[in-house]
Amino acid sequence: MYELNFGVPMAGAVICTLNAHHDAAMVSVLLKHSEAKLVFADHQFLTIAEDAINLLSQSNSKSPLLIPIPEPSKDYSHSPGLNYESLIKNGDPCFDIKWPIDECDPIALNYTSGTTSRPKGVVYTHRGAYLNCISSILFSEIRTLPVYLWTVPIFHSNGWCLTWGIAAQGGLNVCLRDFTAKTIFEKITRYGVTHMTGAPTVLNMMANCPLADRQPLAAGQMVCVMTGGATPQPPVLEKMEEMGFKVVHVYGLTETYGPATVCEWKPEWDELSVDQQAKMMGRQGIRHIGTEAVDVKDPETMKSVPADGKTMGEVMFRGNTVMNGYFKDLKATEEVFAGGWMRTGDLGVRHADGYIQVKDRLKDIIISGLENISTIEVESVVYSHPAVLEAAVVGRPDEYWGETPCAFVKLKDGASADAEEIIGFCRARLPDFMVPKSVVFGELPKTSTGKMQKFVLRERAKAMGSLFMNGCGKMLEI
Ligand SMILES: Nc1ncnc2c1ncn2[C@@H]1O[C@H](COP(=O)(O)OP(=O)(O)OP(=O)(O)O)[C@@H](O)[C@H]1O
Repeated sequence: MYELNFGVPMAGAVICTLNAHHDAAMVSVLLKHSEAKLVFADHQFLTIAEDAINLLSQSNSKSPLLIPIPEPSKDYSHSPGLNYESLIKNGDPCFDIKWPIDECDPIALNYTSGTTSRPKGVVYTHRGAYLNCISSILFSEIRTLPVYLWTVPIFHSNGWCLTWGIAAQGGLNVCLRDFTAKTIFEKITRYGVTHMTGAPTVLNMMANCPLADRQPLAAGQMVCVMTGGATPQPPVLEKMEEMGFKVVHVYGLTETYGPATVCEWKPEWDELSVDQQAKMMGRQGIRHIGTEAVDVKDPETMKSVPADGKTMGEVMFRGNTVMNGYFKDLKATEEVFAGGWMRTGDLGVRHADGYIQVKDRLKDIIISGLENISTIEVESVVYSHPAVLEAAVVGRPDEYWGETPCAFVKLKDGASADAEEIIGFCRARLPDFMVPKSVVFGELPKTSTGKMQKFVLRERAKAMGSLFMNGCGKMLEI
């Protein structure tokens, strides 16, 4: 997939990398929507690709040509039919690169993670990809000859545009098939990794990995970890720094070519307590050099909200590193660009120092009585309980309040805590209306890009029904 990020655009085509966790039905929908003509499928996903193409032909759609990517250890030189290696071997070494005619020609079609709705096809231009790639190299301080560990999938916004960035700096790519904290630590030591990217769930996995599976960084080894895709929890940031990693927090969307803001470290934060530093770093930050503008606006009036750290508005972007639009979806494109800015669907605030902070997704915010509750704020408190490994908070429909916060929690291995304890812990740290009124323990559903599937949890909370109240609206049972 890494090589194809170069080969496909150089052949004058558009690359569309699909999520390796999709099933055949979803792959066939996306093949049809993208109008792909050629499909390269890694040997691990060959069956899914074949099934998807079969589904396409059953629906009378034109089938793309399938080119398997063989297992590296196997000798495929005598096997019949075209495969990726034979295609490369028999290719024309004098082929002239087909450069884009216009820098705003498309280079890639990337589908969103599908966290809130069906994946949308986002069109990237050569110009936007170039700008975001250069910006990412700068803000994550990727100097020449980096050793880069891939934990962010390359199918996600072309690996946040770092597929091209690592090559630009002559880097070595370390890829993973076995995705465990143990393997991550092993690769970091074995290859002398200097940079990596990872969703907060990956950092969480590393921070909570058993000591026996963890390898300390070599003397003098500095690993810069770019994290984003969801809000990183302050305790996790703290732990990563404690283990010697330098964390760079970034925020963006598929629609912004991956990272669009970065939480740049300020020298005055050196004086703060570790806990306060992690809180500062948990904010989404300021635009990077490739982003023309980021703002938090009232979505109705399009006026910027005051920089008071309290007034919520919608985070919006504009500039060359914002997508061209959604492929074959003019209506959604017009909606997302209404008012001349790209609306993210994220609610945030502006702080006095110019940094923005995301408080929630519009679709996730809980409305309880007359109060808006940021699920991210409640989650950060639940996360700070020593027994909690992961937490997600959603609104549970309620006859009296409209909704009440309901926390879904996964505990650390060997740790114990009951609902009462979690609720008591939150009560000591949050205003009453924000305290979860119910707690459910178990595994938490996530997307393959590491985001909590809150729509699944909302369904579960809905199925639980309303809490019982007495006449004054007090909860009678938990
Ligand atoms: N650093 C971050 N902090 C908080 N949230 C983040 C951060 N980075 C990304 N996000 C969240 O991820 C979203 C972008 O995700 P992505 O483009 O992968 O698709 P998706 O929005 O999850 O999927 P879909 O649009 O299909 O529902 C942002 O709008 C934001 O809600």
